[in-house]
Amino acid sequence: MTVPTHSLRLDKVERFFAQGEERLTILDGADFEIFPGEMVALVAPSGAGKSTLLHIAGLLEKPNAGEVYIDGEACGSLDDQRRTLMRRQSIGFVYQFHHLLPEFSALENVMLPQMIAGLEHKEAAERSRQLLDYMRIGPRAAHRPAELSGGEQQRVAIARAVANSPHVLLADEPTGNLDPTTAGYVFDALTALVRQSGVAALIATHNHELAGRMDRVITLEAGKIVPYLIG
Ligand SMILES: Nc1ncnc2c1ncn2[C@@H]1O[C@H](COP(=O)(O)OP(=O)(O)OP(=O)(O)O)[C@@H](O)[C@H]1O
Repeated sequence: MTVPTHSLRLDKVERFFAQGEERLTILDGADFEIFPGEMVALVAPSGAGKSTLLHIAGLLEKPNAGEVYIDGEACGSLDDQRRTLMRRQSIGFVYQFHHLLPEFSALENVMLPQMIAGLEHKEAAERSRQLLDYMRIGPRAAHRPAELSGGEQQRVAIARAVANSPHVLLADEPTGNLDPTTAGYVFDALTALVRQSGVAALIATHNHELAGRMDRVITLEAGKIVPYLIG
């Protein structure tokens, strides 16, 4: 029998912080898995631990206990170099604020992670152009972030996040600072990319309307992952 590999799986993840003599537990046995091409919304009140969960899933932070599996590979025992490599090759991040490099053009911002990963300039430029076209901002490729609207900047950030064809896409309020119309079309572009690339996507959002359009909605309750019903 073949054991299916899951693009992203968290197994009994615990995260706590010392608070004086007390222990502040944020994640208390958080378990879930997201399959290739699946889009999962994470909806939870402020302070529930969404960013902590995304940081752990993205190998930016280590859990106190439990394991993160990317494509079936346990990440807890990876040394720092392998962790960094795994993060660069397999995980894409989109944040609420785009974090584009201001001195570079849209095209260069999308090219950079590919060049860091070792791609030739020509190939990186070609792929970046295709991604920007796909996000419908091809004509703005030469513009710097300050010359783009918020929605355009966020579409560049999404193109950059998927530039290295990650298997896991993590987004923290990707449409949080956009007006509803812009949020809608940025979300549509994100959805199209997830469907087309087969990436496993976990998207933290306070926007119930957008959450309802994803395949599944989960929440954090007392540090555990539970299904969430919109409505
Ligand atoms: N390094 C830390 N030391 C102590 N407490 C921390 C640390 N990092 C996070 N916390 C606490 O963990 C809790 C969860 O934080 P987190 O940022 O994950 O929440 P969140 O759900 O993303 O919130 P928001 O929606 O407001 O961004 C908060 O109470 C926060 O203060």
